[in-house]
Amino acid sequence: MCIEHCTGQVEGVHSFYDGEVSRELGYFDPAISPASSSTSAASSSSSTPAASATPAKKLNLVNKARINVPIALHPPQFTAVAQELVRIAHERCASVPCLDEPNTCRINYYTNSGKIGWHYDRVPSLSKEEQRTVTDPVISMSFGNSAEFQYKQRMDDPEESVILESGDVIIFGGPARMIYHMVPRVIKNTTPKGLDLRQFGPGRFNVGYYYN
Ligand SMILES: O=C(O)CCC(=O)C(=O)O
Ligand SMILES: [Fe+2]
Repeated sequence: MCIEHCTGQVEGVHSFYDGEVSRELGYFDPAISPASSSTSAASSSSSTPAASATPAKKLNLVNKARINVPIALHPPQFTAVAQELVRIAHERCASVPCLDEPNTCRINYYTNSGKIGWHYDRVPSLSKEEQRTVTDPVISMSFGNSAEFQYKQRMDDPEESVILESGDVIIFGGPARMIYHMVPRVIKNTTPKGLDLRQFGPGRFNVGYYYN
């Protein structure tokens, strides 16, 4: 089942992974390329012998991948953790609404040269005016190499910057829900020892949960 072959829903992002989600495990599986999928469009390169022996990762901007994972295919333990994190965020900052489990998950994979430009996380079903009224939090988890995350409330504000390390979670809700943010760089060789992401190649995963 191919989840996404399209251009960005988020301003400044036009990089998508032509990948699939495994129904069994519910995770992002770069080992399954469209060329090996029975549901993908016929590919003129499918006769290449190497393609079937070693399915290639396909990152359409070379250095970044993105997939929206139907929440039903997503490990429930993760969504439960996201809900618990929202509860903690609400305790510390009452303007972040305390909600049930999020209903949308997006995974980004960045190679070491991957990045994402300034944008805010729109709710696809809402108009431009309505976006500004949203307060439901975004829960954003980082795994693998560290990355710089920059953010600001308004486009003409000076940016703030934080280094997100593997295992860090950033939650923005309430009045911060529509902050502008970007990831200008991944910091290579910073994946913690013992976290084996070699099957994906060196880089960083970002798992984002939304109430959309
Ligand atoms: O990778 C990150 O930390 C942020 C990703 C992001 O902003 C997005 O997917 O909209
Ligand atoms: Fe974002």
